[in-house]
Amino acid sequence: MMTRTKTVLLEVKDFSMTLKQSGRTLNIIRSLDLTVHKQEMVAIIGASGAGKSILADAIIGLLPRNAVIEGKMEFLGQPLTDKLQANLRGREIILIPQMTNALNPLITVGKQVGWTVGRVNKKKRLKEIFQQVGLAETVMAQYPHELSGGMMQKVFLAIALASQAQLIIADEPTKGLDKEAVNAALGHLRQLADAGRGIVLITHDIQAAVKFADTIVVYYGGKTIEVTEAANFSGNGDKLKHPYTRALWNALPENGFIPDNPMV
Ligand SMILES: Nc1ncnc2c1ncn2[C@@H]1O[C@H](COP(=O)(O)OP(=O)(O)OP(=O)(O)O)[C@@H](O)[C@H]1O
Ligand code: NI
Repeated sequence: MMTRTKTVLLEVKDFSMTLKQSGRTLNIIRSLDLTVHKQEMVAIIGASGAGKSILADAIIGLLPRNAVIEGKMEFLGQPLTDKLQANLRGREIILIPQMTNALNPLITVGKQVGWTVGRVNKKKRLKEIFQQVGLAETVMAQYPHELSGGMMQKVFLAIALASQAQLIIADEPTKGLDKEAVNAALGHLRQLADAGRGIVLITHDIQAAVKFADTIVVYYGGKTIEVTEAANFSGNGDKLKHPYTRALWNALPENGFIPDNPMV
């Protein structure tokens, strides 16, 4: 269980974002909160379009240019200004992005992962990391377009493992992976958390979130609707406060959900 005395790495409070588009203002995110301590894995769940990826982009400072943001966003107690974000991005804060076209297409995978590995024992470390994430050594010499989506996700996991980042944000890092690979990938992130990092796991896989995370944050329509300990996702969900969270939990087939007969 999380003790509340641990250092707060990231604090987002009442974050909102609007987009100015051809004279109109679109409210995309209304009020999102996210607190991550050292040694903590926080899973963000919530329907498609809830604002999960936008928040991830906002934390590393890569929002569209027409975005207007408000609210508190701090890293180790310091406001995340553009300048601070530019300094931290790729160093202290790493994003495993949802869209996997974020690698340089002209540079081999090994070289790109290598940038995050320190200079000491570089070759050996690279080999270890590729082995850890389940990528063949030959992949090092390949270019991003030669990789499948699942392999690409493993490359990003490798970058996270290679980095010294204090905060790792993984946006659906296990989508499309088989169960074994999901457990392996999240097991690695869990180990990083246990070693003192902060991990944000954005996922649609509620069971994996409950299994690996300490804390679960639920977003809906650009708002935070619940922040709760992962352990509260149990039984019939009566420890969960919000009806939407309970519905998400009880909708899992394992929890007795029987879909309507689509033939009727
Ligand atoms: N460039 C953009 N212009 C207009 N609307 C956008 C833009 N980018 C995102 N949105 C809107 O912002 C909202 C949040 O999107 P976001 O990608 O953060 O959702 P998400 O929770 O990550 O969903 P998913 O689970 O499908 O990845 C959505 O309603 C989306 O349509
Ligand atoms: Ni997303």
